[in-house]
Amino acid sequence: MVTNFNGVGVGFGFGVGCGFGIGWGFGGMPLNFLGLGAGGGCGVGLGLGWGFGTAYGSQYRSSRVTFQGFEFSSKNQTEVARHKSKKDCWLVINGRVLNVTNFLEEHPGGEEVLLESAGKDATKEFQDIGHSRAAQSLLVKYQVGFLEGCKVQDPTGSDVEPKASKGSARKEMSAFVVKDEPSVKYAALLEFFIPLLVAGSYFAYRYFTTISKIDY
Ligand code: HEM
Repeated sequence: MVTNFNGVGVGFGFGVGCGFGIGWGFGGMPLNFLGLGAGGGCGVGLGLGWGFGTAYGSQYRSSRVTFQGFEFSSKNQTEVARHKSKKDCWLVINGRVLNVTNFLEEHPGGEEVLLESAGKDATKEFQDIGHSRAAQSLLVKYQVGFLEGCKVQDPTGSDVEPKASKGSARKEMSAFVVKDEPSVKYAALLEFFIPLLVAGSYFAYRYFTTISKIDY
């Protein structure tokens, strides 16, 4: 998937004296790498220029999403996500697609918590509560399918072949479920700080080279 972006950018390139520079830069919010950056800025003698300006560019991003280590293509990802209302509420727990519409009112934890995760992956929320073994066994009762290419776990936590499930629960489904990967957040943080670091380093370099040129 190619996405276009534009936004504040830091551009580096060749310019003549003090003037306009054009070159590869960082830009866009969230910041993307290697956009074409254009901006007015200071040249340093030799014509090497930098500047803050607007960066425009296109970036290829993988359109695949990851769920528990499994990747799904962007096609038909919304099968589970379509069922997110009180009258039709599905969610995913440990790779199982559950239709909990009839369980909403019975849920001891209230229907609100289920509705908040409707159409999404609720594995983390389910585990955080520390549900009893009985609650985990109930998952099978509400299972209407499993996620494409995903192994599901039995209530003891061991992997089982989903195809061994009975009836409609054998249906393989796609879902738009993006796992909260800490590495993704880390990368986004890096994307944000790298341009700042580069700009900071340049200022520091300029500062120290100017100081060293002052004749005491
Ligand atoms: C988004 C997912 C879920 C959340 C956030 C959630 C939250 C909760 C909360 C807050 C309680 C009350 C705990 C207490 O009384 O101390 C609870 C209890 C319970 N939930 Fe859920 N729940 C979720 C999904 C499910 C599902 C899918 C099932 C079964 C199909 C289920 C079955 C139960 C049962 C049986 C209890 C009674 C306590 C127990 O046996 O652990 N829950 N849940």
